[in-house]
Parts: sequence; C-alpha cells; structure tokens
Amino acid sequence: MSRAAPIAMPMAAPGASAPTRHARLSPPAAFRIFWPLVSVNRVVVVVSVVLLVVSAACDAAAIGIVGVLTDKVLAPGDLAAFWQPAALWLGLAAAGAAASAAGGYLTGWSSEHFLLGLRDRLFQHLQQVPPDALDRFGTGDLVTRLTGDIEAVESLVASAPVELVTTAVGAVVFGAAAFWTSWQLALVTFAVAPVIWFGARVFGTLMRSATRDERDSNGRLASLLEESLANMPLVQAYGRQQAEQRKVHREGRVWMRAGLRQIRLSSVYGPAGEFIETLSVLAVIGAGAWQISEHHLSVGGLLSFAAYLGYLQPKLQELGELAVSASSATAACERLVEVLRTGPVAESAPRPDIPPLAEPVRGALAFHDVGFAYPGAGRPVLHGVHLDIAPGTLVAVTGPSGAGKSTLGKLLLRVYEPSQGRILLDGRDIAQLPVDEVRRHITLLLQDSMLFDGTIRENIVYGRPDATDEEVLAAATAADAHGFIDTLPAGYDTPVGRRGSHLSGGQRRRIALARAMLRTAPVLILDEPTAGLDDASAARIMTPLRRLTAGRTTLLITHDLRLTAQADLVLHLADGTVTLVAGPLAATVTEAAHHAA
Ligand SMILES: Nc1ncnc2c1ncn2[C@@H]1O[C@H](COP(=O)(O)OP(=O)(O)OP(=O)(O)O)[C@@H](O)[C@H]1O
Repeated sequence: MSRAAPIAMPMAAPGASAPTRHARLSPPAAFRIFWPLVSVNRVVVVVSVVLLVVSAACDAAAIGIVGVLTDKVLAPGDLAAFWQPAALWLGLAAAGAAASAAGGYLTGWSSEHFLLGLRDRLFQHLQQVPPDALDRFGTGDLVTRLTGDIEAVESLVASAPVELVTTAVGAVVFGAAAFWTSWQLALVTFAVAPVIWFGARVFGTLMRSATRDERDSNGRLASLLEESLANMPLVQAYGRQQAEQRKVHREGRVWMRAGLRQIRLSSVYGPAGEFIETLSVLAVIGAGAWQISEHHLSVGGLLSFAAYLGYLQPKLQELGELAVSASSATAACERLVEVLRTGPVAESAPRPDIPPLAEPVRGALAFHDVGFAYPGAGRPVLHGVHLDIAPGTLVAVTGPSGAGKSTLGKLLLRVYEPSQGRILLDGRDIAQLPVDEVRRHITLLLQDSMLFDGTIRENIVYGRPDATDEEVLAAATAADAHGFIDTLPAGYDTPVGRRGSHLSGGQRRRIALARAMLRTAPVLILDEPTAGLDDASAARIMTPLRRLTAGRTTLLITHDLRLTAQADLVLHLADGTVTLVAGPLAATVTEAAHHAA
C-alpha cells in the first residue's frame, strides 16, 4: 500500500497517542469527517441518484393513470379506452423498474467501494500508531471497529445521503401529485409530518445511546474472547476454564442487554409509526368521503389520491427511519474517531527540505541527555541518558526489570519521541528524519519471534521481499536454520502455522534471526534474544547471533551473561539512567556521561 499522510483529525491533540473517550458527533459532523477520507466516484453517485429519482417519477406518473382508468374505462365500461393508458402504464412500469435496478446497483457499488476505501484508510492509519497505544483498545475491539463500525459509518456517510435524496425527492413528487389531486386531502395527510419528525428525533437520540453501548460491549467482548483464546494453553493448564467461561458469559450478557435495548426501541418505533399512519389514512378517508359528497372530488380522484398516499406515507416513514438510523450510526462514527485521534507519534512522510542520511549509513549512534516519560505517566522512565556509540560496536544493555531498556529501543525506532534531549544516527538528529528512513536503517529482533501464517520462505523474506533464493539460503544457513528446514518435507515452502505454531521456540527464533540477517541495516536492536529458550537452544543461537551482530552497531538488551561477555561495552540501566559501564570502551562512555553531568 502506498504511503499516505496520517489522517488529520480536526479535534486531535498533536502527537496524541493515547485513546480518548468518544467525542459526541452529529450526523452532519460525522459526514464532514468521513466523506473526505475516501475518494468516491462522484459521477456514479450522481447517476445513481438520478436513476432512482427517475424510477420514483415513473411510479408517480403510473399512479396518475389509475384515476384515468377508473373514470374513463371502469365507470363508463368502455373497453376501447383501456388500451392506450394500459400501454402507457406498462411502459412507465418497465422504465421505472430498469431505472430502479440500475440505480440500486450503482448505489450498492459506491457503498462497497466506500467501505473498502475507508477500511484501507483506517488500517493505514493504525499501522502508524504505536503498538502500545493500540493495545489499550484490545485487538478484538479494533477488529469490531474495522468491520461492524465501518459498515455503520458507510451506511451513514455513503448510503444515507443517496437514500435521503431519493426518498425526499420521492416524497416531494408523490406529495406534489397528491396536492394536485386534492390539496385539502394532502393537507390532512401532511398534518402528521411534524409528529413523525418529532418521534424520529426522540427515537434517534435514544437509539444513538443504545447503539453506543452495544458497539462498546461488542468490542469489549471481542477483546475478551481474543485474549482468552490466545491464552488457552494457560487456561487449560491451570484449569481456569470455568472462570473464563464466567467472564465471557458476563460480558456476553452486557452485550445482550444492550442489544435488547435496541430491539425494544425499534419494536416500539415501527408500530408507533404504523399507528400514526392508520390515523392519517382514516382522516383522509373521512375527508375524502366528505369531498365526494360535496362533489369536489370524483371516486377516481380519491383512488388516485389513495394510491399516491400509499407511496407517500412509506416515504415519510423512511425519512423518519433514516433520521433514526443516521443518529444511531454516529455511535460507530464516534468509535472510529476515537481510533483516528490516537495519532502516530512520529511524522513518516518524507520532507523535501531535509536531505536524507548520507549513504552508506555507518551506524554511529548517540544519545544526548535523553529523557522520556510515557504519555500519561507522571514519572520519567529515562533521564539524562548520554551515550556515544561508534559504528559496529556491540553494546549490551543490562539492568533490572522495568528499568527502561526496551524503551531505549522504542525511542531509537521513533515509536516514541524523547521528552528531552536528542538521538543521533550518523550525527543526524533522528527527530528531523522521516520515520521510515530511520527504521530502514535499523533491524529489530524481538523476544517474541512474531511469525506470520505463511511459509518459512515468506517469513524469512518479510523484511526484504526482493531477496533471491540464494540470499534466503545464505541467511538461513548463517542463522543455523537451514539444517532443520532442509529436513522438512516441503523445505522452505513449509507453512509455519498461525504465529509459527508448527515450530519449536528455538526454531522460531532461528527463522527470526534469518529474517534479521537478510536486512542490510547497519543498526540492530536485539531484545532478550535468548529469553524463553532452554540452555541447549540458547547455546545454539550464540554463533548465529555473533554472525548477525558482526559489523553492525548493536543494542543488545539482555540478562544473559553469555551474551554480555561478548559485548564491546556493557551498560547498566537503573533509576532511569546509565549508572554502570563495563567493557573495553568503558572509559569513553564514562567520560561522555561525566561530560553530560
Ligand atoms: N506503553 C507504556 N505506557 C506506560 N508505561 C510503560 C509503557 N511501556 C513500558 N512502560 C513502563 O516503563 C518502564 C520501562 O519499561 P521497559 O519495557 O522499557 O523496561 P525494561 O527495562 O525493558 O524491562 P524488562 O527487562 O522487564 O523487559 C516500566 O516501568 C513500564 O511499566
């Protein structure tokens, strides 16, 4: 997918990364936010509206023929007068049906394209948001936002305006025809319009709040299910199935109650509308009977009027329902706005005024008085971190759990920006470089090997899709993975299963190493590369790790003494800063730290 600028949210705090509570939106405000996000083929929209209007006009014209048939054919019993209006009616019906079919298809076409475009746009946005910020939503909840909520937004932003125009035009056409037939009866009919409008507003407000609750609890349930299913090995091993069952049932009940509230509202709204419609019909029949007795209207005229009414009243009802569903769809819009407001921390678009890094990038790293606090957290995780790392140096970062070792890596990758100080790559402040460029020169190897459901080859070339078979083989050999891959019946084409579930922990780690080997980036971040492995598997990846780090500037986050023994420099991170330095380059760093102090 091509790179695009982050979505600009009018109400977003710059650089905000934490999810915020729902913003309250009106349907027009939701339309103004979402419509510009997706480029819809406006010609198709206009043509579909025109076709649907033509279809309504054909229906209206055809109904006029009912009166002609009654007064000129049925009343006098004149069969000869039947054929011409009958042929006209047939022609209008055929034209109306064709216009309705084509208009309906084109409306659906633009809706589906809008849906696709909106989902792509949102996913593009999500991919720029720090993973920590996404975690606060929960994966399941995000999935419901990218599926159910997006559909509701589509119904409001893409389908509703077309429906509004065609229904309103239909109402005007049938209303005008009804007026033309008998303005007195039409006035009686329109007397109920304010009641329908008021009802729609009240129900719309109630429905929006019910939908908000329903969408939120749907999201929470999806996240709970996702977490429970992902942790199933733990649940089963600890015999906690019943506890999980209770949690899912509790959340399911909350969702059910929210759904029932919606059902209660819509089951009252529909019949209430029909009741009002019945009142209106009775009033029209009474007034019509009086008009006929006074010879102001013929029976044919009354029949035509009744037929117009048969079309007009559903249109009025539809307008009311449209207002209710638009109002309830804004609840889904609010949930998506919440996602859009969780903005990327770093700017990723290239800036023409800033020259790229001079190639080849050597990998010289420097942290100058770097401090950082997570958004919303009072206490800084890091402060006054000062380091100068020459290209190709292997730096081991040790320290107690929670000291901020992984945070150093996140700052280097620009997942977050330092609250103070600067980080330099080859002497350039990384905050001044596009985030994509910074990341292109850094390879991250995580504790969790993170494989995708695909073949071994697809996973190895993930970071460099254009790698040749020879390069894949060389990387796998260097990562000590070729041996076991070769024994598999399908070799490099073996599917690894979801998250690599068909492989052992050590095998997954070696595939991830091969993937990292293929990248030519001069800087490496290794986050606990031996964690979670037994001694034999950990020993097995020592040699590949040495090959991987050779010639690359490496930040090696580890507690493993076998790894620290190989480092050029060992840093100890505690109380937010580098407090202890060991290794052959200790003097340089101590001096730098002293200088910073
Ligand atoms: N997204 C976040 N939001 C708020 N606080 C966070 C976030 N991520 C980490 N922290 C906090 O920042 C501190 C440093 O976390 P970090 O993951 O960098 O520690 P670490 O030294 O790598 O720990 P470990 O060795 O256990 O992996 C911890 O106290 C942690 O609770």
